[in-house]
Amino acid sequence: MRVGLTGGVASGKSTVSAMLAELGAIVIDADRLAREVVAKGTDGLTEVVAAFGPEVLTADGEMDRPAVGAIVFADEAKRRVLEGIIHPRVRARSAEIEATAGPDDLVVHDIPLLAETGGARVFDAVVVVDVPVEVQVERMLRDRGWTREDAESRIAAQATRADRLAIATHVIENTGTLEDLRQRVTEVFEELRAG
Ligand SMILES: CC(C)(COP(=O)(O)OP(=O)(O)OC[C@H]1O[C@@H](n2cnc3c(N)ncnc32)[C@H](O)[C@@H]1O)[C@@H](O)C(=O)NCCC(=O)NCCS
Ligand SMILES: Nc1ncnc2c1ncn2[C@@H]1O[C@H](COP(=O)(O)OP(=O)(O)OP(=O)(O)O)[C@@H](O)[C@H]1O
Repeated sequence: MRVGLTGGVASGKSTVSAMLAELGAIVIDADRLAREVVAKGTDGLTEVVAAFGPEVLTADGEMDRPAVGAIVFADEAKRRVLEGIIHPRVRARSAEIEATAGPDDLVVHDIPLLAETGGARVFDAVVVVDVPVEVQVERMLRDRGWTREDAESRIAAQATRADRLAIATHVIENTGTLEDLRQRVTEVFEELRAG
């Protein structure tokens, strides 16, 4: 069983992924892979520097993520360039990791941009973590120290709530407590397990 998991920025995808992993799912996290493929010393990072210049490196030679974020969430063409470097590498790594899963494993791909990239068709089920935009903004301000402008520029770079709901086979509403969330995630896990 291959499951796609998505949701807007700060909707709670990582929290849901961690709960699914505790229940026994194998989770492949696209955000994590997107970091690995531009880690120090990778050809991915070499390409990023070729495209954006050495000013996107920190003194330690890592990608300066806040600096790159400030560039790409203000400029769609530049965001496409960065995605063109990172997404093919993330897809290749995901496939490698998935190949190590057993036939009975429930494999969950946590993909923030699943609705944007049209990739939902390849999954047996698509779980969408859904919250109103105002809750996304509140969580970004509260937990990440971003400004309202930072938060809104990320939301503007993403599909709408309705676009995501349109690809969902299962919806996890995440406006309650973490305990409410755990209960709903367990329910959805059982449904996915039952096929
Ligand atoms: C711009 C970058 C450097 C900012 O890094 P930062 O550490 O601040 O954010 P992080 O990577 O943890 O992403 C947090 C969230 O931002 C949103 N986000 C990230 N990239 C994008 C994008 N290209 N379009 C829309 N939203 C995005 C997602 O909701 C993601 O979960 C980074 O997000 C990046 O490399 N993005 C391009 C790769 C990408 O598309 N990743 C997302 C899925 S693979
Ligand atoms: N039900 C909830 N109640 C309160 N806080 C929550 C709840 N669910 C998630 N959070 C918090 O909201 C923040 C965003 O959640 P999380 O990191 O799981 O989102 P995400 O969708 O993975 O974000 P991103 O798109 O940036 O990767 C975190 O600080 C998390 O602890």
